Amino acid sequence: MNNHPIVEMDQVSFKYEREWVVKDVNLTIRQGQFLGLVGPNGSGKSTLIKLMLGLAKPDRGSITLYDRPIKNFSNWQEIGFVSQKANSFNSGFPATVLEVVKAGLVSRIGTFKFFNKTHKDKALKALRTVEMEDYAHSNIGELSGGQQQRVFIARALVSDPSLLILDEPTVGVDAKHVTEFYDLLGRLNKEQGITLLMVTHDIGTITQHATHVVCMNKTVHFHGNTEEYKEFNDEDLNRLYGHSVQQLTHNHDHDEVNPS
Ligand SMILES: Nc1ncnc2c1ncn2[C@@H]1O[C@H](COP(=O)(O)OP(=O)(O)OP(=O)(O)O)[C@@H](O)[C@H]1O
Repeated sequence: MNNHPIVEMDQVSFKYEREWVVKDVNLTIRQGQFLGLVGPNGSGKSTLIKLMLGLAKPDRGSITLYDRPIKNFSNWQEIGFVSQKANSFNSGFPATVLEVVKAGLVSRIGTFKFFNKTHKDKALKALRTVEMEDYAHSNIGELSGGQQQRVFIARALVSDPSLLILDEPTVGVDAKHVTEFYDLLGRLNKEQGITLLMVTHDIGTITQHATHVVCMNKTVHFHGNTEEYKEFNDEDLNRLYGHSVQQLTHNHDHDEVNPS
């Protein structure tokens, strides 16, 4: 059912220690949307995603996934996740592309069961979707950052999720391949109907591809469609974020947020 709410956050707040890093967030993600989540460094974007994935528990408020309170939600294969810096395997890492993608099925089949032909076919299909099937038997560490990132998307797609969450997936992907990367996301969204939520600092590019934009700085300052967002000028944006827009337009390299 298109447009149906699949993630609903109601007055969600969270703190690691004393300071709130997510505050009173109300956010609904509807089926079929491609949402860009933007905000300055440290504004709580990755934390918001951890909350959505059940990797952190809100101190206040409630989260509903696919019409179920998150504590009763068990259908996690509906949600694919590609984390920051997934694409940082070194050249000696001893796994083939196919093995990395099949690992995305582990939660479905159980850790100590064996992969069978169906699993291999699913993994190859996911690799075909991201146009990486020819690399199935290559070593993951030999691929470029952009190619590795495609493989990680295939790993997230292998369990047929209806929502794919990506945390800064273009970090480490060279500019030349970023456009192709967005084209791939566009196809997943439009042709396969996968709902996308993508954290990024690249406001200029995301507004060309996403259907909706969410700007946050602890709380949500703007949530609307891309056309509405494009009408803001720099001054409006500074007011929205409570920060200089400059901070939002540079790409940065930083440590991965590890789920804790
Ligand atoms: N595990 C943690 N323990 C304590 N504080 C944390 C932890 N993870 C993040 N923080 C703090 O919470 C705040 C929000 O961090 P978060 O990573 O969610 O922001 P972000 O918007 O994703 O930032 P960036 O754009 O730099 O990745 C920051 O001040 C950060 O230092």
